[in-house]
Amino acid sequence: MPQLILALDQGTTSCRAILFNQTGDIVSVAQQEFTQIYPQPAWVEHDADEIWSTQYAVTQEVLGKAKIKAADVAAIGITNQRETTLVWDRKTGNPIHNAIVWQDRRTAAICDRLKEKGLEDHVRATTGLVIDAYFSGTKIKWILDNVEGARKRAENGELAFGTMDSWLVYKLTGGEVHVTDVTNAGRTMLFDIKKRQWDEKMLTELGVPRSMLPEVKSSSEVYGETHPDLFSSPIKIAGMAGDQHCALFGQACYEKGQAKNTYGTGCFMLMNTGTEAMTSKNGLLTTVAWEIDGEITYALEGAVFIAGAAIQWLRDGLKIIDEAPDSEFYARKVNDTGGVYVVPAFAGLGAPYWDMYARGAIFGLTRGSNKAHIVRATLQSLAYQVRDVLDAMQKDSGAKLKTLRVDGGASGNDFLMQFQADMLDTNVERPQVTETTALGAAMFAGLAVGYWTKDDLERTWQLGKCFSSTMEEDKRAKLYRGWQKAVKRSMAWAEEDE
Ligand SMILES: Nc1ncnc2c1ncn2[C@@H]1O[C@H](COP(=O)(O)OP(=O)(O)O)[C@@H](O)[C@H]1O
Ligand SMILES: O=P(O)(O)OC[C@H](O)CO
Repeated sequence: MPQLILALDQGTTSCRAILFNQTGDIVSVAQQEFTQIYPQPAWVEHDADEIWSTQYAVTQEVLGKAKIKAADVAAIGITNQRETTLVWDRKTGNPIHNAIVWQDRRTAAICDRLKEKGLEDHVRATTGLVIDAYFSGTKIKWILDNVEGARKRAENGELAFGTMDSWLVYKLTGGEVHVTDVTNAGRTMLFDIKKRQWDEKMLTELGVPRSMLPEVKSSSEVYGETHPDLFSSPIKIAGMAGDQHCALFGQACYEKGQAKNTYGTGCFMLMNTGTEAMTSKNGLLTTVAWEIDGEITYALEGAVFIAGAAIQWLRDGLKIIDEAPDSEFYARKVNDTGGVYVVPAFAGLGAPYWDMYARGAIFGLTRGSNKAHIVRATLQSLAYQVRDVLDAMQKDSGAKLKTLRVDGGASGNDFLMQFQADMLDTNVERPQVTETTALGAAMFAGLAVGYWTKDDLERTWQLGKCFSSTMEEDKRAKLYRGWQKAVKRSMAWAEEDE
């Protein structure tokens, strides 16, 4: 039997394991959700041991479903929710605290102090980021400051820091390998993305000892092998990158100017900017797209914190839908939202606003507003947020985007995709394989072990469905003005309350 590539996709809400064949088609998938822990409002944690046991379970499940042995796997590619921060004991492998998730806002005050010290320009110039609780750096500081004895142990070299990529490699190799890749390192606020090294100034400012940090590798190389106890034979781990970077690669956005948007828990639009690390003047991030064979490709990124998570909130918080796809049914029951706008700023606002103190709000309610209006307005809020980001991206790049490639769970919603095309006045292209994150991770791994060549990869992208705008410009402008008014009113909410 020809070998397959195994992608491990460690997302914000679930762990997936997906097997791909040589033509880039999915052979088998296994997926399991894991616990979201909300210890306080605006705090979000994950149990890293649960993440590992879930990831290991789905990996075994997918091998079983496809009836293959570890020897039939040419390599593993890992992709992960980014920024989520874990500190563990190097010797025992025990986490010293739950992982602090990227959405968590507990370090907003630490960020304010960094801003007061005038570090914004330095952070943008070196790390490509804005100062925000989103990134790992301030989360590491919080753990070292708040877990008893942690700082001393870190200074003694007893503790290791990693994002979920590092954690999975560490667990898969039986604690042998402590590495990250350059895309994940670039999301810590501690890494100089142009010099490709940890930034001494930020390490000092946040009091993070160098000894905690993983070694930084490219996105496509052999990092190690799985521990013999885990599978019937060791498997090479050969690809690693943050989920949004993998999605950009899996969407075949290899050329400068190509962009994709992923609708998962959040929404993340990345545009390939080639070998240039372009600095945004419009609230976007500069990020490493990937590193292959010693060459770094950069991207501009618009990160929106809450997208599909707003649909989960309709399901689990408000309990007005049973399943995420039901949102389409309710949205289509009405012709418009009756003037209702939902701003899902549950974790503050990311790009292009960067307001850690914004909070969610519903505007425009009348006695006639019903469940369908709220569901429709929630779905539309995803599209408005993507419009905010696309406008910023077009301003930065000076070019109008002709097509936007889309993927992620909520991209399966045809109502949303049509409204998205209407709101952007840009073609929205959904590929046949929407598991582009996992595909990208598989591709990085496949390239490293010679399973695929770059030419093979060009041929894997196939259009599933294209959505084009049918909305009049006047209507588009009016709807978007309403959104801008609503966003403005949701800003600085938590701050005012303090
Ligand atoms: N048909 C749908 N309509 C709207 N949202 C959806 C739909 N299907 C899934 N979602 C949303 O997409 C998200 C899951 O997408 P996924 O790409 O798996 O996210 P993640 O990788 O962040 O866990 C969930 O937040 C869910 O609410
Ligand atoms: O898990 P996702 O797909 O929502 O992605 C999370 C992002 O990587 C956070 O930056």
